[in-house]
Amino acid sequence: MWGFMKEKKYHHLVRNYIEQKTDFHFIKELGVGSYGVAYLLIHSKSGNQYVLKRMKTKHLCKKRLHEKFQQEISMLNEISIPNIPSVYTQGKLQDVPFYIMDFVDGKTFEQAIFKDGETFTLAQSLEITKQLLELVITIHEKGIVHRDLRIPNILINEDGLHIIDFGLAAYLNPNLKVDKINNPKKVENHISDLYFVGHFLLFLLYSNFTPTERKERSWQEELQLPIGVIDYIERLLTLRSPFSNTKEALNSIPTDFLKKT
Ligand SMILES: Nc1ncnc2c1ncn2[C@@H]1O[C@H](COP(=O)(O)OP(=O)(O)OP(=O)(O)O)[C@@H](O)[C@H]1O
Repeated sequence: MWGFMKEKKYHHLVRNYIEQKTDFHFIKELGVGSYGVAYLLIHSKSGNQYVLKRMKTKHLCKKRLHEKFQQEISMLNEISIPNIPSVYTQGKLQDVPFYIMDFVDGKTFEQAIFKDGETFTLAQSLEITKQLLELVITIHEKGIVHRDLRIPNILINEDGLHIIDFGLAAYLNPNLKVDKINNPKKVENHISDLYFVGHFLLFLLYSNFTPTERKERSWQEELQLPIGVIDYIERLLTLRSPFSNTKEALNSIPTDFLKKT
């Protein structure tokens, strides 16, 4: 109860701060995550939209989370490419750290699939995965692994794909052995992002799937994919020999099934 009141009070403080002390106007709250809260702002002069992300007040006394929050800002600054939000400014408001970044005006794949009911063919799914891997390669080249490439964190608009939420990202650890991975989701190398890309691809493919029987089967049985595509996804998911790096994953996309443009 006290925590809820504290958050509510802080929410008003942020609103007032934005309206009275910055060049932005407050538009709305975008969402509350486990570590932070995101607000949509508009810059009064340019009319451009931005996102203010701040730490939740209940985490204020956790030193480790302050470091993670600071690391998230540093990583966004280090990546600095058009399809990843740039940090506009950062600060603290009553000891609560926040930063303001570009707003990605696009649709998440979660919205596309589950809200709008969009479907993706095999060719389209592989084409989108190819574009995602190209973006992921750029991030890995900067020494960073995202570790949370889920459908709510990948957006699409007329400029292509965008990745948000570097809250779980880590610096790549070059000393990890590819063949000794226990938890592919958390590992601090390319394996983690490729594992999530494998799941992302399965979400795209399942958008086109209509169950014909009650019994749930494995994705390999349900999706009826060509063997080359099954092999490819199994390698992404580390169910068989994982890719040595992200470029190898990109070059191994089964091109026979890619959309002809
Ligand atoms: N730069 C951005 N552009 C557009 N939308 C954004 C941006 N950053 C965050 N959002 C949106 O704001 C909401 C909250 O994002 P945030 O990253 O704070 O938390 P979360 O992803 O919900 O939770 P968690 O990080 O704990 O998994 C999400 O709906 C996300 O899509």
